[in-house]
Amino acid sequence: MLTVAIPKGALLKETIQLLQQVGLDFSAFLDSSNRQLQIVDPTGTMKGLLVRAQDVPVYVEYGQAQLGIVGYDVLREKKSAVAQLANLGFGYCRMSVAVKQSSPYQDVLDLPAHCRVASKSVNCAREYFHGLDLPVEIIPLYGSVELGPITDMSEAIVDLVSTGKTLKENGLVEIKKLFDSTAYLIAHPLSYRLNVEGIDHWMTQLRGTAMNTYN
Ligand SMILES: Nc1ncnc2c1ncn2[C@@H]1O[C@H](COP(=O)(O)OP(=O)(O)OP(=O)(O)O)[C@@H](O)[C@H]1O
Ligand SMILES: O=P(O)(O)OC[C@H]1O[C@H](OP(=O)(O)OP(=O)(O)O)[C@H](O)[C@@H]1O
Repeated sequence: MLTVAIPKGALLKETIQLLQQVGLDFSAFLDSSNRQLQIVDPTGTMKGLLVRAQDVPVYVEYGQAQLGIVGYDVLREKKSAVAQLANLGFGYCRMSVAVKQSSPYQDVLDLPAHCRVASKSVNCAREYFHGLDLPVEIIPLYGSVELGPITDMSEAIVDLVSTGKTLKENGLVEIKKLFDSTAYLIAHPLSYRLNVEGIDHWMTQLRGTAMNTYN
């Protein structure tokens, strides 16, 4: 039986809806009183694992799940050895550099060398500033990244922006977009190449349904 890694958090609801549209019902994962992390859909077709978003590519790379749904930002950050089968189109956000509205930095090139940048996505942040040949100190955080500049711990942040509400309500402004992100369907490369248990069929179904729904 094929296994799909399903991300908790921001992408959960739309992931469950997409799977439901192709006949796979994992809606029990939406019930907060349910603590089961692994369920088989009622038709006995596929197993679902409920994992943290950053862990989706890990389960897929190690082959515990042959399929997974995850944000492109996570794929950029983790560089896991997984096959990117399709851009599913939902879960839009962007990875951006932001600073305090009141700061003198209107552009990333205004940031001083050796300044501090707080981020949950340390590899994306490091890569970007390295590309500019601007030496910065990356401060790794697990959340509430906007507090970096607010508390003067850092001059800037690299973080996901979706509606922009969090930046606005915390007096920060975006000065550079690094890349856009949406949810991707990923697969274990060898399983995909060998079309194990008809992975290709599910790829076609999921990609087609996502295209009709989100494009
Ligand atoms: N507004 C948003 N903010 C953050 N992530 C978003 C947003 N919209 C879509 N996403 C997608 O959802 C994923 C984050 O999901 P989640 O809500 O679980 O966040 P997280 O805080 O990074 O997770 P965790 O709680 O495991 O640390 C991102 O990788 C991104 O692809
Ligand atoms: O532009 P917006 O729509 O306001 O969304 C962006 C916010 O959402 C994410 O945080 P999340 O909710 O995952 O919480 P976190 O601070 O714990 O990472 C992200 O890190 C921003 O803080």
